[in-house]
Amino acid sequence: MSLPAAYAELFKYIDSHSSEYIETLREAVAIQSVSASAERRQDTCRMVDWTAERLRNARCDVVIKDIGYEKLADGSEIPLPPVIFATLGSDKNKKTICIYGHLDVQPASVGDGWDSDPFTLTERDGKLYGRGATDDKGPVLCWIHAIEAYHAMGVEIPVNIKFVFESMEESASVGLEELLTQEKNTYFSDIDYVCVSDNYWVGTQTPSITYGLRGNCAFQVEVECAKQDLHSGVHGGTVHEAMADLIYLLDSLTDNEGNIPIPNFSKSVAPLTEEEKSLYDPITFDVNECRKTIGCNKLRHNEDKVQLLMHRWRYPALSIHGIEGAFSGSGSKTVIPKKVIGKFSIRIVPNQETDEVNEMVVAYLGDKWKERGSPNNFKVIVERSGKHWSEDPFHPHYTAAREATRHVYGVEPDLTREGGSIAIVADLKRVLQKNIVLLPVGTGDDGAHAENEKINIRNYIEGTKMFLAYMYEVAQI
Ligand SMILES: C[C@H](N)C(=O)N[C@@H](Cc1c[nH]cn1)C(=O)O
Ligand SMILES: [Zn+2]
Ligand SMILES: [Zn+2]
Repeated sequence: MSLPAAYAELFKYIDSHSSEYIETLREAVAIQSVSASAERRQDTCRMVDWTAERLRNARCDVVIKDIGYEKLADGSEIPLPPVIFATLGSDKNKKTICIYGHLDVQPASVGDGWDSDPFTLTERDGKLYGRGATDDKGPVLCWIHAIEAYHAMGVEIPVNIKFVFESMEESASVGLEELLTQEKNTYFSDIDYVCVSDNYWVGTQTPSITYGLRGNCAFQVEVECAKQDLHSGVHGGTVHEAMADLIYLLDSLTDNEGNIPIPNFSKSVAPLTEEEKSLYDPITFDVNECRKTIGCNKLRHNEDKVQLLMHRWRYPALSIHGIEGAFSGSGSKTVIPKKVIGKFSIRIVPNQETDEVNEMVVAYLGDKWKERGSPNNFKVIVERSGKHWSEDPFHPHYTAAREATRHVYGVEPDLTREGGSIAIVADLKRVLQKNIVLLPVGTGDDGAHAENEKINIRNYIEGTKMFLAYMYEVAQI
C-alpha cells in the first residue's frame, strides 16, 4: 500500500526545511551534555531545558520529571538530569506510541583525534560531524521535526505520542527504571507500541530494523602497590608492581581467540535455532567494507559474514577499555605507578543474567589473584549492569516499521540485532509488556562513541520522513 497523497506534501516540506534542521542539530551538538562528567552536569540539564522548549513549541504537553541524585565515587551527590515526558494527543480512537531517545552524549575532545571541534557541527561531503550527531541527538530531532511538519502542513497526526527523553543513557540510565515502574499505571498506562531510534544500520546502504540488543556488565579492577608513584631506577626489581599484576589479571579475561575462559560463563548463552540462523543470510553486509572503514588488518571469525554478525549481536564479548593511573602521555616516564584501575565490560546476551555474570567475574578474578600470589591490595568493583533484550520481529508492529522504511528508501530493510546496549529497553519491555521496535536513522559507519562521529545529511532528512511514515503505518495496524 502506498502512503496517502498528503505524505508527498509532507516529504516536500521536510526537504525544503533541511537547512533549518541542520541549524537545529548545530544548536543541540553545541550543548556539551556529557552525562559521565560531573563538571558537565549543568550542560546536560541545559540540554533537557532546550529540548523541552522545542517540544512545547511543537504543541506537546511537557512534564519534567525529577529523578533525584547521583552518588559520585567520592561520596558527594549531584542532581540527576531530569527526564522529559511529553504528550501529544489523547484520542481514544488512535493508537498510542511511546518514543524513547536520549539527550546525553559520550565524552569527546579534539585531542582524541577529531578533525574538527566535536561540539561544533561541521559539514563535510554531505556529512554532519559532531558528538551526538547520530547518538542520539540527530534521531531525537528527527522525531520533533516530524511532528512540526504535521502541524505546519495541517495534516492530522495519526497516533497519540508519549515521548520519554532521558539524559543518562550513556551512564547506565541511572534513575529511569524506578521512574518507569512508578509511572506504569499513569503515564504509561495506555501505550500500544514502543519505538526507539538509538542504533545504526548494520552497513551503509540498506536500512535496518532491529529486534535485539546485548546487555552490558561493566567492571573496575584495582591494584595498589605503594603509597606513592616510584622511580623505576630506584625501586624497580624490588617492588611487586601493580601494573604487572593488573595486566596479568586483564590478560586472563580472554584467550587468543577472544573467548572468555571464565568457568560456566557461556553455559547460559541461548542455543542458535534454525529460525534465527535463517535471519542472517539475507542481511546485506560487506565484511571487507566494514574492515576497511574501521581500519583493521583482519577481523575475527574468518571474516565470514554470518559468523561475524553473530559475534557482534548474539554472542558475548569482553572489551578492555583503559587503565586509570597508568602513564599514557607521549614520550617516556620511568615511573612505577602506585595504583592502577583496569576498566573492562562484557556485552551479555540471551539468556545470561546480570547478577550471575557479575558473581562469576568477581569469583574468577579472585581466583586469578590467588594464583598470582601478589602481596598488593586488590579490589574488583561491579560498576553497572544492563540487561539484554530481544523481540518478536514477526509482530505486525515490525511489519509497520518495514513498510515505513520501504516508503522512504524504496528497499526491503535488513532485520538486524545490535551489539550495543540500551539499558532501559529491557525495562520498558518488562514494565509495559508491549512490542518494541528499534528504528535506526544513521549508518554503520557513523562512528558513535568514536572520534569524528557523524550523521549523513541524507539519513538525517530521510529519517524524519521515515518517522512520519512509521506513524502512519502504526495507525493502520
Ligand atoms: C546503542 C546505544 N546508542 C549506545 O551507544 N549505548 C551505549 C550505552 C552504554 C554506555 N555504557 C554502557 N552502556 C553502549 O552500548 O555502549
Ligand atoms: Zn545512544
Ligand atoms: Zn551511545
